[in-house]
Amino acid sequence: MNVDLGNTIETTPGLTDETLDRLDDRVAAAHDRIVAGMEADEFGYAALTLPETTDPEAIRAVMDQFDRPAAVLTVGIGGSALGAAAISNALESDVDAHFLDNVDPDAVDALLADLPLAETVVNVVSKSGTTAETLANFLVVREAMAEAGVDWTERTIVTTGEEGNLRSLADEHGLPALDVPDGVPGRFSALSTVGLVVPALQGHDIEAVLAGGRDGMDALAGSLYESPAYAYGAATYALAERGALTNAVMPYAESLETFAEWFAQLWAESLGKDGLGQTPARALGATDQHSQLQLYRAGPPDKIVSLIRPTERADTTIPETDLDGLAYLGGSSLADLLDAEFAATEASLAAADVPNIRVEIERVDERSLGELLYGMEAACVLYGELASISTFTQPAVEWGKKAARGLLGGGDFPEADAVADKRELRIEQS
Ligand SMILES: O=P(O)(O)OC[C@H]1O[C@](O)(CO)[C@@H](O)[C@@H]1O
Repeated sequence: MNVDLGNTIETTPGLTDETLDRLDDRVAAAHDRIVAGMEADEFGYAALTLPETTDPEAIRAVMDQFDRPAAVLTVGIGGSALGAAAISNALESDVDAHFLDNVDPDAVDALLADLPLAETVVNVVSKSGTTAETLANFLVVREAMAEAGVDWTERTIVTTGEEGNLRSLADEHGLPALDVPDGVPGRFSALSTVGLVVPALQGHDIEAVLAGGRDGMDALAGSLYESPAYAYGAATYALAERGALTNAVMPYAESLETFAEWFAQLWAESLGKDGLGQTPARALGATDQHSQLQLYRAGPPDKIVSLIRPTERADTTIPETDLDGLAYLGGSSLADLLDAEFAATEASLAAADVPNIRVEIERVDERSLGELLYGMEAACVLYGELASISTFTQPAVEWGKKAARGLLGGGDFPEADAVADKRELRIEQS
């Protein structure tokens, strides 16, 4: 992972080489703190040692209990789905991967109706084992399998914490089960059992993903000028301090679209605390040049744009044409066009004084994905250190969970009463 900060200094008043140098002193101190947390296996920091602590053999031992499936259905939400989806959706496989990470009945029914349940492995993932959406979806999937005459206990893997509903279910039915690593918040668990079961079942090289993570670990250093991950974390923090409270993440590769979703949870749930944080906005290059760019260039000056691309990619030639005004495209290639769009967008943002950071990986493969995921996790941890944010918790999500549970009779929660107190101001279509 390479990071170019050139268009942050030039575009942001008050962010000079000198301020970056001063910030680098704080990066050195933050790095020491991070390394200490990693060495002590501290909650949260333990995520940054996963490339070394995750045992791919343990994952393979569970995979080997299944014939190569036609499809993998992951039932999990947030960090229990997005890491696996970011890796799986970036790579090709003849084993389909589906993610049930919402409880929309239309979508759930449509997916289950299409899935070859007898050739599907169900991968149920929940660190807490208590997440309503995941457990509800699993009960629905289990019933659908039973109705299809499929023995769900023969086709289900569980990945969960030491205790909880899923752990008891796995023990009761003797299901193959993997542990969610201790001390690792869900959104930081892509390089663990949580993120690697699906890629392993799809035949991907999970050892290479972990090797990419180790490349990221080796690249951590006490200076942002030596560590691309810290350069990204320090620059996004410094820009947030100067008003860039939205981070539009714009990969120029369709295969990285789900990576942007994964990044959104990491950045939002880790840094959104105490009135601080930077709002991740998911975009896709070149597509969103034709939808969002107007705002990025000419809207409120409160954004940074993260432009992400692989430097090597497959290619398709654009046929020669004599159509008026199109000759310049003929004989060129889609990759050339996409790279021209990337460079042009980068320059157009700089010309409008919109800070933007270039993030490059070699190609979209297992190793580069491992490095990119690790790099962004380390960047997030560093940002949290610089901003004195408690990066590894997410207390604000509990209110809504209690309210929903109370509304469904799952307990007595004052939050549920507050739902009933909603002030009505309805404007109805006459
Ligand atoms: O893995 P679990 O415990 O089901 O949680 C799923 C997701 O829900 C959250 O707790 C937020 O509600 C995330 O932090 C987590 O990734």
